[in-house]
Amino acid sequence: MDRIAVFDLDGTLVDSAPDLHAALDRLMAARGLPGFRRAEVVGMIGDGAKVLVERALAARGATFDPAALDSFLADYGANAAVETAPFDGISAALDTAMAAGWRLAVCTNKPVEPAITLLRALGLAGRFAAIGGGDSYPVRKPDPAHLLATLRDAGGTPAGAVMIGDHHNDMAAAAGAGVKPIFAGWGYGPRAMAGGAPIAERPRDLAALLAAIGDG
Ligand SMILES: O=C(O)COP(=O)(O)O
Ligand SMILES: [Mg+2]
Repeated sequence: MDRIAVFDLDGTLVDSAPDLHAALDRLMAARGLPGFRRAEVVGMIGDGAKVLVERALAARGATFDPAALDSFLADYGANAAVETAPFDGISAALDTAMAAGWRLAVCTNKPVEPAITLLRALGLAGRFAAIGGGDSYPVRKPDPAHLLATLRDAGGTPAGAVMIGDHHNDMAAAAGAGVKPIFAGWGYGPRAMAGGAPIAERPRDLAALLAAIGDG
């Protein structure tokens, strides 16, 4: 069977919190509002840029306006790969999966433009058959249609697919799409978000979990 491994981006492939945090703090500073601790920002990541900005403004008692999102995206888009790097072992884990016959794709709630910019800057973009961003389709994770559309664009099917992610949204999208889940234990989500999914503690654990699923 055609096998395809779909990866979440923020908190799964890349440790992007430092650059999201920096751009968010610059937005807050421009509005005379205090910035955040890293853990606060990590807790706000997972539902895309608009919800991140909404949560940040709400945390300071400010109301959301579209100009805030525009200026955040302009700043972040230009500074997405300053401190952001793949998690240790990710590049090797992707190579191992490809060598074992897995095609790769990305399904992220991050808007597709900064997602592609970031993956290109890190030299990872070429490995993915499709990159489905948070604004690529009418819906985004946890809606399974986001994952299904990404799979279709990558030329895959749910039966041959695995979704690897660090957030409840990833696990919920996988469950709804009939795709087997793997929880990224190194990411931003608390382990309770795994639900019943197998947990990969480190990227190098993916090879064995993918092999077990691929044989099953
Ligand atoms: O940008 C976000 O909030 C989440 O992005 P992710 O879906 O790649 O984790
Ligand atoms: Mg994530």
